[in-house]
Amino acid sequence: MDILDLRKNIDSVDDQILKLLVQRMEFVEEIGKLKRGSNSAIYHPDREKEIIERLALQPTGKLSKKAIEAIYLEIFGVSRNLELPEIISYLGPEGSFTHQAAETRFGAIADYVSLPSIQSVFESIETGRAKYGIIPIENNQEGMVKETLDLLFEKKLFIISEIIIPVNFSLATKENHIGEIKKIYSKDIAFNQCKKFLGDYFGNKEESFFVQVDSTSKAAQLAEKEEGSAALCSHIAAKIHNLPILFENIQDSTSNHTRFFIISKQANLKKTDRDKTSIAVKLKNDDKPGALVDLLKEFQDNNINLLKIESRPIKQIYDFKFWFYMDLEGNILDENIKNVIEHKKDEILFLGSYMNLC
Ligand SMILES: C=C(O[C@@H]1C=C(C(=O)O)C=C[C@H]1O)C(=O)O
Repeated sequence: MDILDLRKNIDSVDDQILKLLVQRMEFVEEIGKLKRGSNSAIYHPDREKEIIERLALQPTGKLSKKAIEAIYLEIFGVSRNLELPEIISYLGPEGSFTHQAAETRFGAIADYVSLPSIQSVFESIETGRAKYGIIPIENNQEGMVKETLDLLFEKKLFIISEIIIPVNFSLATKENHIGEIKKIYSKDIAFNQCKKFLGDYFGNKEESFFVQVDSTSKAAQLAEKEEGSAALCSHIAAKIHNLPILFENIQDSTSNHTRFFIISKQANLKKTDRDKTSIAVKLKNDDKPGALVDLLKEFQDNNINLLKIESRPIKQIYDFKFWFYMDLEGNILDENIKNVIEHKKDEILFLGSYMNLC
């Protein structure tokens, strides 16, 4: 078969795919009507995961699970947009890793709004200006993001899902050869995380060769405009600013991952077989010995596995009181977790149950 015949075959398959997609969207539209009628959430991450898992079990030929996921992610994005176009806010700027995390879940078609601070993302959800907000919660090298923890305690919003993405940097430039690069723009943290690559390829350069800017996205924007320059940035920043990637994954550590939360006004009340529940705990008798032990004992008695515990000061009062952020294994719909949260409702604030992706 020559290339023209092969393309004819592709055209015929595409016609069938499109017909099936139209059919799929008709069902989606019906679901959208039912959801709007009952005022329930459009986005069901658990259902989307279930679809991917189910499809990946079928004979998929050359398609890896990752490839299926990438294709379906866009289909889900289009579906949700059809059910009800919803605004997604994220910690910007455009091209940030939070933006990249948002796109890995909501696809390219969603209506995004980039906001300048974690607090403004929380506020956009509180006021209803956005339906879902994406904020970073933890990096496996740097630890937890304190501002996110404090706002989870302060604002009464829910975590409906987590997203974990590797922090990968690219060297992006319009130049075809490394020798043509006269300047690299990036942010301090990115320069620090790519020391080995920069040492190997640009070790002999003057300090002025490396130019610090406020964000890696800004770096990509500048490098796109200026001949002979490059940016160390995320691949989404390179994509947004139409900057070709010369080298990918140039960071020193391949184990650098960031965890993000999707927050919303409505809690996710669905169960899967590997869930996590986040809570905020403010102990009542914290002036007496054993207050925390009492709570942990209650977890033990109910066979609840504690996955994470982090303490934070309560900023509204002056006496150095603190609260705990905790991740528990299981779902609020599980009897044991429900019982403890119910029993300790004066001390525990439920933050959300969602699928454990760690
Ligand atoms: C169609 C639905 O709504 C959304 C879109 C989905 C899809 O395209 O399959 C799946 C889950 C939801 O996020 C649904 O809830 O089933």
